[in-house]
Amino acid sequence: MPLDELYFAVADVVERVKTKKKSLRSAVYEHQFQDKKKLLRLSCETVKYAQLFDGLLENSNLSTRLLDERAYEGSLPLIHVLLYEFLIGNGLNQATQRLKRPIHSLNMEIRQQEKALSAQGRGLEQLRNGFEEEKEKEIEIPRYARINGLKWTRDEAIETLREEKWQIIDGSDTIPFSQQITQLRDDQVLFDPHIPELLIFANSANLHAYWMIEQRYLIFQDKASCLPAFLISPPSGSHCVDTCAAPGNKTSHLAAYVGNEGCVWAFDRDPTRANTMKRLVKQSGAGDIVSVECGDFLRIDPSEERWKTVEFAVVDPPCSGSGMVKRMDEWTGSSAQADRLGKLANLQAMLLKHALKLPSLKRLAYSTCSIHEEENEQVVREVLKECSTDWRLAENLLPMWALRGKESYEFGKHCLRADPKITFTNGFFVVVFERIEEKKKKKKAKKRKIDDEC
Ligand SMILES: C[S@@+](CC[C@H](N)C(=O)[O-])C[C@H]1O[C@@H](n2cnc3c(N)ncnc32)[C@H](O)[C@@H]1O
Repeated sequence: MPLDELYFAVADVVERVKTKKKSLRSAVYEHQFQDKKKLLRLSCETVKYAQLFDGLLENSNLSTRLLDERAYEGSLPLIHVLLYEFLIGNGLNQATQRLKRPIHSLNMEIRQQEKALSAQGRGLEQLRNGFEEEKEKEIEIPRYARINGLKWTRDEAIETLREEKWQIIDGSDTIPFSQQITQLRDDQVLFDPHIPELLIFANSANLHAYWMIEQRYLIFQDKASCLPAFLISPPSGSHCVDTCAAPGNKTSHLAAYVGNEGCVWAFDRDPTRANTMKRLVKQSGAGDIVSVECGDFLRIDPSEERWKTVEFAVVDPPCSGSGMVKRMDEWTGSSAQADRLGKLANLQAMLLKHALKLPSLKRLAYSTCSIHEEENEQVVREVLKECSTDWRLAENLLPMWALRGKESYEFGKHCLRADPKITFTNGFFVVVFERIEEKKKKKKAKKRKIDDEC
């Protein structure tokens, strides 16, 4: 079976990534090509080595002949994927004649140009060495798994882990956390020093088919992503809203806090993602606590009777995802585009302001998995400017947390940031808004009046 269809699909994906329309993963998952694993792998590899192929095409004879080749339809991404297969991948033997012949006929020229690039330090070997060095410098984020409080208690989890011969390590104050996680053996489990329901396993531990994970007694969830629900810790029986909830990691965490007497309304406007969330939430034992609302949160009327009991909220809106480790951004440079960040920031601020209109709301966590100030401190500043009579940022969030918001903002110390090198998690940002009580509001107004009179 020729692989032409795969090569054309990769070319589509690379084209969409290059024109900044999509992240590589979304482009792959939205593509009709069935074998996503193959498509993802080859697309990643093609994008990764793009600078080599651009270097080859600096040779005008090569670029003219390849771009003029009818079978290639002038498509640079298609030429890139074919060059990848020819020089680095499995060869072009599984392509049809029309795709492989032009490249094979230029074999000598391609090899010569690659040699010329090598002489300039831009050849294949140098590129490979560069990737190896980067890999060595990469921080390995440990495997975090949250004890699902809806299925069992922390004590039951500990007891069962012990019975199953896991060695439980109780985190020491004398050994740095970084050392503890890197020394973790495959049969050991460490308790997270900040979030009591969070366990840490060695990356090399083979857990995917483990019953605790399969049956969602433990839920894989990065530590940073556990912060929003943990920081607002809604009490048992309370009512919450998760404005942008799918696939529902933070929703099921909220559900574990509020328990069977409570309720979480989980919004998502994407029907496919909302359905996935429904399934996962049910598997987590939160089916009766969570009400999945497929729709745009911005369209709800916060003053409607239905929302009068909501006291806690999480706003985890769409973001650039620039904090996520192992994205392709370092090769595609696609995340930090100013106009994209601007549009995201607008949506983020709108969602946040809308949620703050819920009349009985007490605490709200705003979070992104972005490292960009535009989506984080700038959004918070804009919202505080408009809502500061009723809302302020919670202070002293996790005093021991190593990384705070940008110091150039007066509220920077009230924000938590996460960074793989410092917090051993994905990059993340979170703040908690808390409602200013009436008494404090009056006091604040009085002080303002006195200041004005002075
Ligand atoms: C960052 S993801 C949420 C991840 C989720 N909180 C979790 O932890 O599993 C953002 C989600 O917001 C949804 N979304 C975007 N705009 C929305 C809106 N106006 N109303 C509701 N959901 C929205 C997207 O479909 C996407 O699933």
